[in-house]
Amino acid sequence: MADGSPLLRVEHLRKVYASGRGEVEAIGDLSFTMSPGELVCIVGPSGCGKTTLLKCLAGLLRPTSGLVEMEGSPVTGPSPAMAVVFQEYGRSLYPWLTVRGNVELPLRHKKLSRGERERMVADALDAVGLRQSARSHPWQLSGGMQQRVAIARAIAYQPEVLIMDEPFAAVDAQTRADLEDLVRELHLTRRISTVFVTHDIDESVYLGERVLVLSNSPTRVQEDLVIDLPQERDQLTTRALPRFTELRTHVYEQIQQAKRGTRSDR
Ligand SMILES: Nc1ncnc2c1ncn2[C@@H]1O[C@H](COP(=O)(O)OP(=O)(O)OP(=O)(O)O)[C@@H](O)[C@H]1O
Repeated sequence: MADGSPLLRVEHLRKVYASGRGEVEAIGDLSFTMSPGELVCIVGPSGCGKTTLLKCLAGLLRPTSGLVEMEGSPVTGPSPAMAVVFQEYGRSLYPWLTVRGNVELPLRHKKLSRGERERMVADALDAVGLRQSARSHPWQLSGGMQQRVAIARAIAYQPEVLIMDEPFAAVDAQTRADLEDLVRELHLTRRISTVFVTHDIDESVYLGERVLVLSNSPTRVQEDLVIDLPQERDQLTTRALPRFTELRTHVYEQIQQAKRGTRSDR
């Protein structure tokens, strides 16, 4: 994708759920593009349709209308080009497999020699700092370590896009800060294209190169904000920058407006 064309294109996406109580229009008319190597955070009011959007991106849910395109091809079903990390690490790891077994599992669907598979698993475990825990089972690890296993599994697979759905919502604040730094480090060292959904405004500004603020349901992109903070980020110095405060205040105001169903331009 060296020609500047987007990696991911979402155009006029609309999703209406049909339920017993009638129709729920979760996504109204949503468009954005993402370039290779970007880290895009998505925030919005509770229940605005973030998970619905991620499921449409990953091909897990069929849109009512509109288009999701990966490298120029429509996404019509679960895409092998994408890996998803969910909030519930406990439910996404197999307790009867070791850490190594969990990370290796999706690679079994790729045509790789055993040696290549082992190298990729070891590399991914190194990247998340878990080489020493390869033989443990997930239930022997802390919540933060289990989420690292889920991240290792996703990056070992070498997806075109890594999708993360509120991945750190269930861990304590210190672990969360460590995991945020892990995502930044993986982004800088491996240029993994990442879509990261979060409820946490500060997290979206700290992690993202762009923040998409979604409107209330039926959702659309209320604002596509460039995060012009230095690429090298640090929990203390970055969060203490006046620009960080300006950006998080701006996103906060946008979300308040989204909740009220109004918007103002910057
Ligand atoms: N399977 C479904 N059937 C009917 N309505 C649904 C279904 N899934 C989601 N919805 C509705 O669609 C809207 C968007 O839900 P979604 O879970 O995508 O929002 P969200 O932003 O991820 O929520 P949260 O902030 O709680 O994580 C909500 O009104 C929700 O009730």
